[in-house]
Amino acid sequence: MAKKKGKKIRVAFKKNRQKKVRKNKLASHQIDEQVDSQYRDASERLTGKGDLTRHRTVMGVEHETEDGTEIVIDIDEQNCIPGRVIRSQGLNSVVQVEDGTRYECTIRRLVRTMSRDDRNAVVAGDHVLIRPEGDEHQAVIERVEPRRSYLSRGSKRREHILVSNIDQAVIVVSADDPPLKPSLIDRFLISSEKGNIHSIICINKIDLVDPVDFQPLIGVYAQMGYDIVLTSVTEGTGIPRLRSLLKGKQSVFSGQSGVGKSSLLNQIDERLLLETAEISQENRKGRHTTRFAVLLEISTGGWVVDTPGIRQLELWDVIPAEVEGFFRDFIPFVTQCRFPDCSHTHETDCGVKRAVAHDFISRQRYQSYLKIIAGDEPRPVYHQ
Ligand SMILES: Nc1nc2c(ncn2[C@@H]2O[C@H](COP(=O)(O)OP(=O)(O)OP(=O)(O)O)[C@@H](O)[C@H]2O)c(=O)[nH]1
Ligand SMILES: [Zn+2]
Repeated sequence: MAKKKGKKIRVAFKKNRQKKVRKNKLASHQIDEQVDSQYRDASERLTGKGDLTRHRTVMGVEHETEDGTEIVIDIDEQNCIPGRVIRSQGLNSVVQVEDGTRYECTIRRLVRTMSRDDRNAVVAGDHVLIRPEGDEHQAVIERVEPRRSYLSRGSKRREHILVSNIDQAVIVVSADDPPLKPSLIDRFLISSEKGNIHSIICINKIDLVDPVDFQPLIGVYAQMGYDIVLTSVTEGTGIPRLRSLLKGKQSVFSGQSGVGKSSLLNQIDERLLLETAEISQENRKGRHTTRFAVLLEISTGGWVVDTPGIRQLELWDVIPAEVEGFFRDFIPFVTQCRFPDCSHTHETDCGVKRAVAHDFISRQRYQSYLKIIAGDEPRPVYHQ
């Protein structure tokens, strides 16, 4: 593994780091402090302006990300193993390393302190370096590698990251029973466009219809660059293609209740369904009140993310004016609208409406757009 030594970086620490430690927490706190002290530079000092301006020097490498700069802390890599967070709840996470061993992990204090928000310090999907401790597969997460992508809910200020390093979203709809609603596909697509995640549209239960009827719809989405696969669990159609699209990737499955997600997962890998059932059982028992993401490994390679909370991707924080930006087929035409703030509804001289009239944008997509900005598109039903 290439080792790039970092430089000294001054970082501002959060106020809560200064919190008084209650007596009964002292022991763990002291251990944390001892661990951290190895990495602390002698120049650490209070600035004199109180808690909020406390700075500390750490050794690390700065990475530019969309949200600013992220610091990857230098650690003693020789005693660490790389792994993947397969689930994370509060301060406890389960990490799987390359040979398949799973470790129950706590998070090093410095990792928590450096995160913008404690809740998002470690999330399912994170690539981490862990340092085993004790003999019962216990370890400490020493470092979280920069996240390539993530799915979150909530607004910027109280964002809750559900899962990170997603490669693709598999949007499952059924050809019939329940009948296919194209605007629901479009709604799901907005979520993945927003998260910068590639989308695969899976039309299941194709055995119930004449596939020829779906050709125009397939054309619309394929032309926009989405992968589209027609499947039938009962007849086995399309399953090998779906399996190959998932191979080596980390995929999130989303779709309405009853479209056949569980049946598809079972076709892909029997183990997946068993694990999924276990998780929903735990949820039902109320053992886990919060919805959290779990990564399930596919035996042929790759991961599927399952959580009731992400099964039905909601349009968490998309405002109507943003919607056009997530309709990739509209983008070439919005610049041709006379009004820069054109909503492409009632305005005259609208580039989008012109494109619809000339069949450059499909009517079905335009209808979806209108439904979505009006807020009366079908809402995915939450699966509890
Ligand atoms: N005809 C037909 N039926 C299917 C197919 N796939 C699934 N089904 C049936 O559709 C129903 C719902 O399937 P599930 O796999 O439970 O659907 P789901 O999307 O996981 O639903 P939730 O768990 O509620 O989110 C079941 O009765 C399946 O047997 C298919 O390809 N063709
Ligand atoms: Zn317009």
